[in-house]
Amino acid sequence: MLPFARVAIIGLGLIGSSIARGVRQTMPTVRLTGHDADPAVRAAAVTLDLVDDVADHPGAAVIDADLVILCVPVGAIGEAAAALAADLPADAIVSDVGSCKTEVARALAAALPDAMIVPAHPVAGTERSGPEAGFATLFQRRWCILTPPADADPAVVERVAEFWRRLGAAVEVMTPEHHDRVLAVTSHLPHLIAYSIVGTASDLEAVTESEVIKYSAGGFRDFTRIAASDPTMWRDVFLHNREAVLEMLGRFSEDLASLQRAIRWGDGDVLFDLFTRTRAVRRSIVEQGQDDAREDFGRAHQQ
Ligand SMILES: NC(=O)C1=CN([C@@H]2O[C@H](COP(=O)(O)OP(=O)(O)OC[C@H]3O[C@@H](n4cnc5c(N)ncnc54)[C@H](O)[C@@H]3O)[C@@H](O)[C@H]2O)C=CC1
Ligand SMILES: O=C(O)C(=O)Cc1ccc(O)cc1
Repeated sequence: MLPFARVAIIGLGLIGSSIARGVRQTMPTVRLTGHDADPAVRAAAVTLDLVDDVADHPGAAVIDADLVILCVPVGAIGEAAAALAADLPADAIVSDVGSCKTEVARALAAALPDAMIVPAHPVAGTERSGPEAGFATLFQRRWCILTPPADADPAVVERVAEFWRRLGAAVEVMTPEHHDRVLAVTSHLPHLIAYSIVGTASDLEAVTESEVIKYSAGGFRDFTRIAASDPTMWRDVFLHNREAVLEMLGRFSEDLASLQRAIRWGDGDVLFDLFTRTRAVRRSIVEQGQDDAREDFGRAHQQ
């Protein structure tokens, strides 16, 4: 049985449009409605035929939905939830896709105190944004982490889990606090490092008259892809997962300082031991099938 019959998507960018495309492919009888605050995105959603009905007002999109998914930057989730509160059906389940969860859960609970809320984070994406960037297979063979409140009805959580499984994801459940610490190190810190190193190289470019870009090797090019990610989205992630990111950044800075010391003192063993350990990490990721082949697959299906 379908977990939901009428799904409303608020925010029709990369993730919202990917959910819409995925629903169309895997749950074609679901009635889809959508809204985006940006009129240009609403117009694109009509042209791309992402949903059955693109509403100019969030309330009109959710009025008879049984699942509402907020796919807006984390800093806008509270405001987006408040804007639809008056029109939300009493039995609708509300979810989101935000990259950090503790503060988002607070914002959702404050805006919708009586709603059944099951926050979600599909750990799948790209550096691109907007409705044209989405694709139906984005969530296939990816994790989707649910962070329901402790008193959530298990049957409601299971319906949201089944929705994500239908989109091809594997579902895990954890607390928002645990989610935010794990993602701070596996996703948020790597983005911060990429933004920082590309910024440093771009500052140096003026000095070296573009040699930094001209001779950039594979590693740097990978950083530029990550550092091309959406500025609004990532500003919000860092502002709303502040504590966990600062903790992981502290640890990272200490580890970086110990590498700096090893280089200064010519301690090759420290460098060799770390690089051997990190090579094993990469090999175990590849063995689990979570390597770049999946990214290439996604890009090939973006057209
Ligand atoms: N980009 C990625 O790789 C991933 C992003 N996420 C999360 O998904 C969410 C959406 O990100 P993307 O789809 O990448 O961003 P996006 O920039 O492609 O789309 C966001 C859309 O939300 C709309 N919007 C902003 N405020 C709004 C409001 N108050 N009401 C209605 N619409 C509003 C914008 O106009 C935009 O079209 C974020 O919370 C992000 O943290 C989660 C997993 C991966
Ligand atoms: O493009 C990449 O490499 C990503 O890391 C995509 C991504 C961005 C944000 C998320 O919350 C989850 C996945």
